[in-house]
Amino acid sequence: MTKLSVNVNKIATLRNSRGGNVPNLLKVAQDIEDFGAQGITIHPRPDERHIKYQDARDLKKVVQTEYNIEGNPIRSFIDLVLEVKPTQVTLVPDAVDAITSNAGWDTVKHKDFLKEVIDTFRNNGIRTSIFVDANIKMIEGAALTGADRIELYTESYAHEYAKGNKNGVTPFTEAAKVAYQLGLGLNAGHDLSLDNIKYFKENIPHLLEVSIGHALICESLYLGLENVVNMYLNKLK
Ligand SMILES: CC(=O)[C@@H](O)[C@H](O)COP(=O)(O)O
Ligand SMILES: NCC(=O)COP(=O)(O)O
Repeated sequence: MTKLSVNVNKIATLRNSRGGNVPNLLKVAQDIEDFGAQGITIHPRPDERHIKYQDARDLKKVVQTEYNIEGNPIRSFIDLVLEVKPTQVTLVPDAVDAITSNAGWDTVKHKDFLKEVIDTFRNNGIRTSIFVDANIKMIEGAALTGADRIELYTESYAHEYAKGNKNGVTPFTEAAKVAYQLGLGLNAGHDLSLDNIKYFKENIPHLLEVSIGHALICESLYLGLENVVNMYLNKLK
């Protein structure tokens, strides 16, 4: 079964735009779980442009399904995750000023650093995942860090699919097979949408979790949040 983890960054973006607490991030997250989602994902960035560090602490008290915190493992992020102890932490090599995540880790170049960070989180009972491109060498490198899972960075798949090129899924199918052979659990995310998720799911073996935020929230503006969550769940069956 592939779990749907809804990234609620953009709920926080909307809330922050007026400085108050509308929409109420905690209530939206609880409602998303009530609608059937099997996880909540956040990505607290150093500038706190959307999710604030306090949101990460507050969500821990209300999330009943799987709680996934994504981010670049700078000291403050590591300390936050160790304090909150989510179900899963996903390490993402984002530059501080990146408009969004735009690359996977070079797990060969950063092997020692990643292994040290992974060990820290695993020793605290937190499942670990590394954000990587669908690149076999990077997946092999991720396995050497001791990570529990990888998250395939799916922007290139989404981009090609939008152009009508379904062959963009091929590297991801191959990557999924290698990850399974190496004993790595498989997650995926970034730019997945109602348009492209079903084809992705049909071509990716052993897919445990997809984390989806931007498209899902945008689609909900027209179709409603409960309806969209269930549309994704139906496409992931
Ligand atoms: C790692 C990943 O793909 C998501 O966390 C994405 O970065 C969402 O971040 P923004 O909502 O800031 O675009
Ligand atoms: N890890 C991907 C994620 O959490 C959401 O990415 P997106 O759907 O907002 O592009």
